[in-house]
Parts: sequence; structure tokens; C-alpha cells
Amino acid sequence: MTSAVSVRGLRYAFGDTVAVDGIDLDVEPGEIFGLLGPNGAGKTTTIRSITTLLPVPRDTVSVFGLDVRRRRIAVRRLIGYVPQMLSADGALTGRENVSLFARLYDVPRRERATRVDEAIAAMGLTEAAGRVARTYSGGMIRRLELAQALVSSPRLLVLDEPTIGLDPVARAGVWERIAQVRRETGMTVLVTTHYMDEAEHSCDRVALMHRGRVRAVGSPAELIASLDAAGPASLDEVFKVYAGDDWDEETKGLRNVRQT
Ligand SMILES: Nc1ncnc2c1ncn2[C@@H]1O[C@H](COP(=O)(O)OP(=O)(O)OP(=O)(O)O)[C@@H](O)[C@H]1O
Repeated sequence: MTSAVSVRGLRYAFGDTVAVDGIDLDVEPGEIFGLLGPNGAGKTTTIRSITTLLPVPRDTVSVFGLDVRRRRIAVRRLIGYVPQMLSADGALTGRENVSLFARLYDVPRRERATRVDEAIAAMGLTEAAGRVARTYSGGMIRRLELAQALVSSPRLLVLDEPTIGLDPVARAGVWERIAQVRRETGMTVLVTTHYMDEAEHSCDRVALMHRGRVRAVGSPAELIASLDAAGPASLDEVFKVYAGDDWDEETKGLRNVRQT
């Protein structure tokens, strides 16, 4: 089966700063895959490479089998992307914001109204769709941005820190909607976050990034089991181990904690 995203030996530097230092990743079709790591780990740079926004060498990144360097436009057609910075226009209504994206993404005119309504409904914004976006809460704005990204019916939805700055109720609401869309459409979701608890509950598999490298990949349950902790552990503890001083860069293993 062709991977939804395949990354091989990706390295990316901004001048002397090596943001991504030779990573491999495979995201399977239909899964919610979390790219986790602290600030500066290289998550956004990885995401921007996958979404064709950074010039990466040929044969390092492909999306559904299409090389992102060679087939940039075709790859863009497969992707819905919600960047970290808020992007909804506060002076437009929710529906106008989503319609704008439908036109930008070239959704055929006769399908536009239906697709806009469906995307708005999928994000639970039908009642608020006629209000200008500046009256929305932070969680509603995030869901509006998701609706904007969904209106083109992407095969891969890429979300950079979708819950950052939201209160716990709004965060749960965003994850619920993401899970529902995946359930109903089988869409692949690639998401970055540094909230370990959210990833533990919402992602099928995660990659733990630290200083430009991927230190571990697996389901949250597998990674937690690999800790061999005496009591109940969490993904947060897994990350502290993999990103902490117990990591031995030479052996690519842990010094003090047994790995399975
Ligand atoms: N445009 C840029 N110019 C120079 N350095 C950059 C640029 N973008 C990122 N970097 C550097 O590359 C490294 C990785 O950054 P990146 O944004 O990919 O990390 P991140 O894991 O997404 O962090 P955050 O959670 O803060 O977004 C950091 O050291 C960052 O300062």
C-alpha cells in the first residue's frame, strides 16, 4: 500500500541552524499521525516540507506516491493545511470565509454551496455560519479554519498545533471534530502538537521529535509499554525519557531505561 506520506532522509537547514536532521517517516492512509516535540524540535519545518512550502530535494518526500518536488501542484491538490497562525477574516461571516477557500481551491461552481455547507456542518458551525468571524470564540475560529481546509475534500489534512491557545473544552471540541471527519471520510490526518495528553488520546501513531531528529515512532500504547515502567505511565513520561539526558545519540538507545 502506498503511504499517505513518506519521508526519507529529510534534512533542512536555515543557514547554520539545522532544523531537521535526517528523518524518516511513514504515515499510513487513514490514520491520525501526531508529530510531537517541544518548541524548536523541527515539527513545523517537517510539515512545511511535506506541504510543498519549502524546497526539499527530489526523492525525499512524497504524498500518496507523488514526489513533492517534482509534482508540487498535484500534491497541493491532495492537501488541506491549517497553519499555526490564525487565518480567518474577522470581517467576513463564517460561510463567507469558507466560500472564499472553496474558490481558492477551485471547487467546481455547481458543487460549491453544498461543499461549503457540508464543511461548516462537519465542524459544528451551521448555526453560527451567518455571523462575522470576529464574534467567534477561539475554538470556533479554529473549527472555521478546519472547515476552510476541508472544503476541498483533501485526502491529507495537515494541522500545525490545532489546539494551541485554546481552553480545555475548546481543545476537546477540536479533537472530537477531527476524529469525526476521519471516521466519516477515512481522511489521513497529520498533526503537530506539544500537548502529549491530547496525542495520547487522539493519535493512532506518533513520532517523537527532538532537536531535528525522530527519536521514536509507534502507537502511544506501544511507546508507553516500551518504557517498562513500574506503574502506569503516560506519553508525557515517554517523551521525557526519549528527549532527556538518558538518550545515547551514539547507540540510538536509552542509557538507563530498558527498551523493549
Ligand atoms: N525561517 C527560519 N529561519 C531561521 N531559523 C528557523 C526558521 N524556521 C525555523 N527555524 C529554526 O529551526 C528550528 C526548528 O524550528 P521549527 O519551527 O521547525 O520547530 P517546531 O518543532 O515546529 O517548533 P514550534 O513548536 O516552536 O513551532 C528552530 O531552531 C527554529 O529556530
